[in-house]
Amino acid sequence: MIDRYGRPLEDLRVTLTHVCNFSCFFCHMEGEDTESMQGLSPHQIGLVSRVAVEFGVKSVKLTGGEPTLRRDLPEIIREIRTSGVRDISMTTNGFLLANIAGKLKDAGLDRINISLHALTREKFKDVTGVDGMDRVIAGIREAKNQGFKPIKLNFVLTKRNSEEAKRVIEFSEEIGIDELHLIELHPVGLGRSTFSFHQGMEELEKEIAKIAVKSEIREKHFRPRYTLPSGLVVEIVKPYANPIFCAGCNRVRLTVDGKLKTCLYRDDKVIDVMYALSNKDLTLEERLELIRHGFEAAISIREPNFKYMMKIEAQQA
Ligand SMILES: Nc1nc2c(ncn2[C@@H]2O[C@H](COP(=O)(O)OP(=O)(O)OP(=O)(O)O)[C@@H](O)[C@H]2O)c(=O)[nH]1
Ligand SMILES: C[S@@+](CC[C@H](N)C(=O)[O-])C[C@H]1O[C@@H](n2cnc3c(N)ncnc32)[C@H](O)[C@@H]1O
Ligand code: SF4
Ligand code: SF4
Repeated sequence: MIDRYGRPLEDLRVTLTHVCNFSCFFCHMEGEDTESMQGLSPHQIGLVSRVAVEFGVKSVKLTGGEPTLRRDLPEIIREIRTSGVRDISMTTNGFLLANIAGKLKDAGLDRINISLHALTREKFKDVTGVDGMDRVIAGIREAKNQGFKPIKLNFVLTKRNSEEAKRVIEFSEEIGIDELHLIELHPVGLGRSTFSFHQGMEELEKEIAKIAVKSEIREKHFRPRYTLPSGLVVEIVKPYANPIFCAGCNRVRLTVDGKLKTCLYRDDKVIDVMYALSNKDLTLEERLELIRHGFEAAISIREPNFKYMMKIEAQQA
């Protein structure tokens, strides 16, 4: 379904928990500011996915907090699978991945994005608060062994880790990662108070563009993508104050406390469907119908956060 700005709804981003085993200095926590930590049950997430599919959603992204901390993660994936979504992916810090990648594959997870913000041990700890680089690398390797494809790495560029970017690119090439997201710091959550570490991406993007053998624009967020001679695809994720990025936004978020949140940056553009998910007196059909109303309302209030403002002068007679 298309919103007032001509943008289709195709993707549901689900926050599974606010709990995390890392403490990255910039964490945006998906723009959610709530006391709730644990998130919805597999059944509740499955119900929302089922309705989302009716509205045109084709893909679901699992995020958090740290999604791998949910012991019922395989069950969540199976519930989403039965809703008819075509592409189920997860973004993770990778710390627990080596132990569970196989179970997630069996449950029906299609692909994984793993955050890797440094490749020197001290710098990794400085960014994430945890001395966990080796375990994350083991998680990346196990995801590859299990046959997840594509595997993407996420690198948030900041003044504190900018010298790590080249190492992460080289590592990605060496071990045969499919795609690397180079991400600009967003001023959301902790990123608001640590935005002084924001580092422009322009120079790095120019260097990458110079050596790329192919460049293209992805439909999602109109993100630029460059294929390096090694075959690694580097995607530039620059959402801040970028109307083009928002013009290509195709997603709605499901928060830990059962709200349809229409934008990472906005707490006012939110529709609460918790009543439909939690009231025990409702029949299944009543629940689904209420969630449908929730999606209709969410689509009607969706808007790009960053927009071009046009000033139209009245014509002089
Ligand atoms: N502002 C903004 N940032 C986003 C949005 N979606 C993802 N991001 C940011 O993009 C970075 C990468 O996000 P991922 O969770 O890897 O997912 P993705 O890039 O959306 O998805 P795929 O490439 O399809 O796997 C993170 O820093 C996200 O916060 C969005 O809709 N708006
Ligand atoms: C909020 S995390 C949740 C998933 C998981 N815990 C992880 O870190 O991969 C989702 C993605 O957003 C990125 N991220 C977090 N805070 C950010 C910020 N302020 N600006 C840009 N990206 C950010 C993370 O690096 C990660 O790739
Ligand atoms: S970015 Fe991810 S790993 Fe880092 S603190 Fe936030 S939720 Fe945890
Ligand atoms: S409207 Fe823009 S800022 Fe908001 S979620 Fe979509 S891309 Fe992100």
